[in-house]
Amino acid sequence: MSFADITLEEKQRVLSEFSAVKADFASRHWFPGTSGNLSMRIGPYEPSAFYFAVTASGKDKTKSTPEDFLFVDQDGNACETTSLRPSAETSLHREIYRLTGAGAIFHIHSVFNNLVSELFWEQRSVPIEGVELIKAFNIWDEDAVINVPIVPNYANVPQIVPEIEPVLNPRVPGLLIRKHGVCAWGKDASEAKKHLEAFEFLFEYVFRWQLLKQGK
Ligand SMILES: CSCCC(=O)C(=O)COP(=O)(O)O
Ligand SMILES: [Zn+2]
Repeated sequence: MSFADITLEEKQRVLSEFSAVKADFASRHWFPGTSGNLSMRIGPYEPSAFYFAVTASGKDKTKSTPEDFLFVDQDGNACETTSLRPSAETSLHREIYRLTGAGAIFHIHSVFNNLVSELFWEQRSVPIEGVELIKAFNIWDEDAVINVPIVPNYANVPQIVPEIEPVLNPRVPGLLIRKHGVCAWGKDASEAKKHLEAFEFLFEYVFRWQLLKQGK
């Protein structure tokens, strides 16, 4: 399917859902200092041809304007004529779509996601053990343990891309970038949002539990 085959109604539906998610995250203070980027796929997924709406680069994501998003293709090229630049981290979104076929990917920076990415950097993943909210990832085992992968952060974002595939865990819909932030995804925007909320809860839990264990 080409981008031109996607109906105007569908594009408007995606943009309206996208704006609502962005406003919701802004109300939680999840975009400090213009950080963070969001994307939502539109139309069917084919590895060689897929499309997604992505936040424009460098904008204040707490503001709602007609220039917040643009549509790009699987190579990160704009699907329509626009002066907007896609997020500087679009290559991460492209790679995660390619590897998972997800429907939406949300990336935010928070103090707790940065802290745990550094605390567990040497082991390259954050272990989360037996916490009820692991069920948000549709993992129902008694005392489930998951490991959230951590990839290195590079100023040259495309250099991060090859780090993703080797560490991706099909049970865990997210990854951390060291001292940078988290990417969480799902089959659609509401599932990706649920996963992001769960990761943020669990990262705070893990960090606080480490301090408690050390008597701090
Ligand atoms: C201002 S934070 C540095 C860039 C970044 O990590 C980020 O999430 C926002 O980049 P974008 O190009 O998507 O605005
Ligand atoms: Zn970022």
